Amino acid sequence: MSSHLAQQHSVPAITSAVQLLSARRLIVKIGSALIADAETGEVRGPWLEMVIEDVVRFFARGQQVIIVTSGAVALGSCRFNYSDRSLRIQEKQTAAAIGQVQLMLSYEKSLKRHGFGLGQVLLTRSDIDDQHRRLNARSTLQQILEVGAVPVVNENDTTATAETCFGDNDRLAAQVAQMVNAEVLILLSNVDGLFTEDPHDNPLARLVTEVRCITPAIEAMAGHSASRHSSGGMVTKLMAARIAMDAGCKMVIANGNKPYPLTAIENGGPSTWFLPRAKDRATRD
Ligand SMILES: Nc1ncnc2c1ncn2[C@@H]1O[C@H](COP(=O)(O)OP(=O)(O)O)[C@@H](O)[C@H]1O
Ligand SMILES: N[C@@H](CCC(=O)OP(=O)(O)O)C(=O)O
Repeated sequence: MSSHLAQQHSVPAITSAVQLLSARRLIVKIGSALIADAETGEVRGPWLEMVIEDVVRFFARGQQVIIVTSGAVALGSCRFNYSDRSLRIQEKQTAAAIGQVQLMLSYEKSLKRHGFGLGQVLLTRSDIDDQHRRLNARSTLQQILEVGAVPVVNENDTTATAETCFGDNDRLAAQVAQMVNAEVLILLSNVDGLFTEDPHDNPLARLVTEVRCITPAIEAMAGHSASRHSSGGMVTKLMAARIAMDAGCKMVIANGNKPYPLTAIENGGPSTWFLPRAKDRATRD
């Protein structure tokens, strides 16, 4: 393992810019806390507009982006007077069924402003695990890109049961990255990256800027999520990193709560890069 602990130092701009610019295909994962306003239960429209402008910039220079978005449960649950207790599976399914519509309408409206269509793709665990369904999902994602639309993926929460669900979009995004041989997976979250401890618990925690091997010491840093509708925390982000790195895909965690968060990464803003060894690139067909 070589992890460079830096006291809030940013990754050198050249590193991030090189990694992003050289990627033919990227996956951008957006967490619930970024897309859904916890107070109003509405989509954070102005923020989404900036992310979409970033995404459009990638397409303009010949790159491809697939978005994996959370937020369906967070948006839908605000239509019920659920107390602060966690939602039961049936409530999550109902909330997701309602929230997904609002989520897609917001993406569609923003993409349309830039001349792009939206292709909604809802995946279940078996779409990844079953070879035939996996190839079918990959073909659909590629077809959507070829007709000039942007694939926007989420888990099919409405039909997912406790036994069949993915549970979090960090790992789903990593599986999609492996499926379509993406070179870079970007996890936009509400923190700058992996810290030595949860920075919400310890403000002195230090940002880890680069990880080349996920060791027990790295795993010990990761805790769970404090956000009500988020399901990943840092634990699932490290699981996602393993999936991505095993496929030879680079992964970066950065804070989405910035104007133009993808541009911020490219300009060397704070982030954690997970960099696989060159020989690890093995695609799963
Ligand atoms: N070592 C760590 N470094 C950074 N964040 C951590 C760590 N351990 C736990 N966390 C928590 O993980 C959260 C990010 O995950 P999550 O809440 O699921 O967001 P997202 O919606 O982006 O998936 C952070 O807000 C933080 O509270
Ligand atoms: N499919 C779920 C994803 C939940 C999830 O992974 O949330 P997060 O940890 O905020 O990315 C939804 O749309 O709410």
